[in-house]
This record gives sequence, structure tokens and C-alpha cells, in this order.
Amino acid sequence: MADTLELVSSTCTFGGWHKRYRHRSTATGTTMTFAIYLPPQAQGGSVPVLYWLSGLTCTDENFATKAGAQRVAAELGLALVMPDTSPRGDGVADADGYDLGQGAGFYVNATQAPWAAHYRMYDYVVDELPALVEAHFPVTQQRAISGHSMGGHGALMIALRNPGRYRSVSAFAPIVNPSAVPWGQKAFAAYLGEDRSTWLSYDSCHQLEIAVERLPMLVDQGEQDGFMPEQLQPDVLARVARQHDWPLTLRRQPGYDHSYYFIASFIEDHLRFHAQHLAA
Ligand SMILES: N[C@@H](CCC(=O)N[C@@H](CS)C(=O)NCC(=O)O)C(=O)O
Repeated sequence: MADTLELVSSTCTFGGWHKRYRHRSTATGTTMTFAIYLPPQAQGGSVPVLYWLSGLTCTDENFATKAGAQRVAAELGLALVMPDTSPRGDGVADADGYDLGQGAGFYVNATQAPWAAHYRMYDYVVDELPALVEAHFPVTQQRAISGHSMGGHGALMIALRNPGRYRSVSAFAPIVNPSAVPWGQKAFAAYLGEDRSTWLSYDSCHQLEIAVERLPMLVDQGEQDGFMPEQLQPDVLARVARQHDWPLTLRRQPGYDHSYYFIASFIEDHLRFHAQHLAA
């Protein structure tokens, strides 16, 4: 059955529960794994949810084990939902590099062979996963979304394309303009084909230009992030936001690189930012 959840593990932390589940996804046509952190407050009522989208090479476990988000989520009464970054399995197309195929779904619905059969992470994250989470767990429909790198691209792009669905969005070192940088161009050419007009629906800078809803947006970027000049280019997002009078808070953090050490240093600010808007 499509919405049956199989519990993989259940771990008590900060008075709440970190749970991992497997389920059959209709969006991807594969078995998907995701994790949810239920804070202590979820034992007595429904809590709002922050969706976290991870970057290249990640599973649901990188953020859960490295970001240290659970302590503040427990304090704020915020559930955290952590999906995988792509469909996986023997029957799922893959590529040699770390930046295409399994672990690199880019949160798009692929239209090109061989990817189109399973790579439907946009539908999975926007529709299927929230419906599943809201049907099975004590959560409200107050949602926020955040992510890192490829997941920062996913979070910004998904929030911008779905007005009213999320109260706030944030990102760490996001790929803001994937149509114009090597990681995005490689993935979009494979998943979406050579017609670049189709890429724009998954490009946050373009989506920000045409967005109808101005939702609060926080972005952190480490200044020692080796991927920044070529792949991330936060200046492009800052310019588009300025041109469109968009409420973007872009913070440049001296000394920080692309890693989870950077995320762990600022995740508390992001959780408090989202909690404030989820409560409003
Ligand atoms: N050099 C990295 C490139 C990929 C990378 O930096 N991935 C980031 C997201 S874009 C990440 O979160 N990696 C997993 C981790 O640090 O736990 C690799 O080949 O693994």
C-alpha cells in the first residue's frame, strides 16, 4: 500500500524521538527512506514542521547526525523532516560522478531517459512526503523549508514555486542559479534535456523574479566555501532580490567552509528564524 510506513529505527534524543521510516513512494516508484524528529511537545499535541533538504552525496542521515539541530528543535517544539536526496536501488539509473544520479536528485521531476522513470523528487518533497507526514504524525500544516547546497537550491526553489505552502525558507550555501553553473547545468541537461527554457522552472533566481508571494528568506554563506565562486554565487541571488525588493537576509560568514561544521554553527539561528514565522 502506498502510504504504509515501515519503522526502521527509533531513538530518543533531547526528550523527543528521532525516527527513520521506509515506504513505497508513488512519486518515485521506489522504496524511499526518510527521518522525522518529533520534539517532546509532539507527545501532547501537534507541532509545526521544518523540512530539511540535504546536498550532494547525502542521505537522511547527514543532517540528523552532524547538524546538531535536535536540541533547539526540542526547545522550540519543531518537528524536523529529513528526506533522502534521490531515489535509490538496483533498478534506479545512476552515474559515475557524485553530482548526478543516486544522491543527486536536484529536487526536480526528470523528463529524460533513463532518469524520468524514478527521479521525481520535486513531487516527492512538495506533495507526497508532506501528505504522508501530516497523515501519520502529530504535526500541523504550518510548514517551513530549509536545506544545504543542492538542498538549499531545492528549498528556495520549492518555497518560491509554492506560495502559501511554507511560512518561511532558509538555506546554507545554496546553488541559487543552477541554470548558470556547472553542477546545475550537468544535472538539468541530464534530467530535463537540452531545452533550457525548461530549466527555469527549477531555478531560484528566475523563480524569485516571477514570485507572487514574498516569504521570509534567510541565507547563510561561508566565505571560505570552495564551491562559492563557481557553483553557488550568492551575489546573483542578492542582486535579483535587490532588483525585486525581496526580503532576503543574506549573511556572509567569515572563515566557514561548505561542511556540516558550518551548518552546525548556524542551524540554531535558522530554527529560531523559522519558529518565529511559524508562530506568527
Ligand atoms: N567533495 C564532496 C562533494 C560533495 C559535498 O560537498 N557534499 C555536501 C553537500 S553539497 C555534503 O553535505 N556532504 C556530506 C557531508 O558532509 O556529510 C564529496 O565528494 O563528497
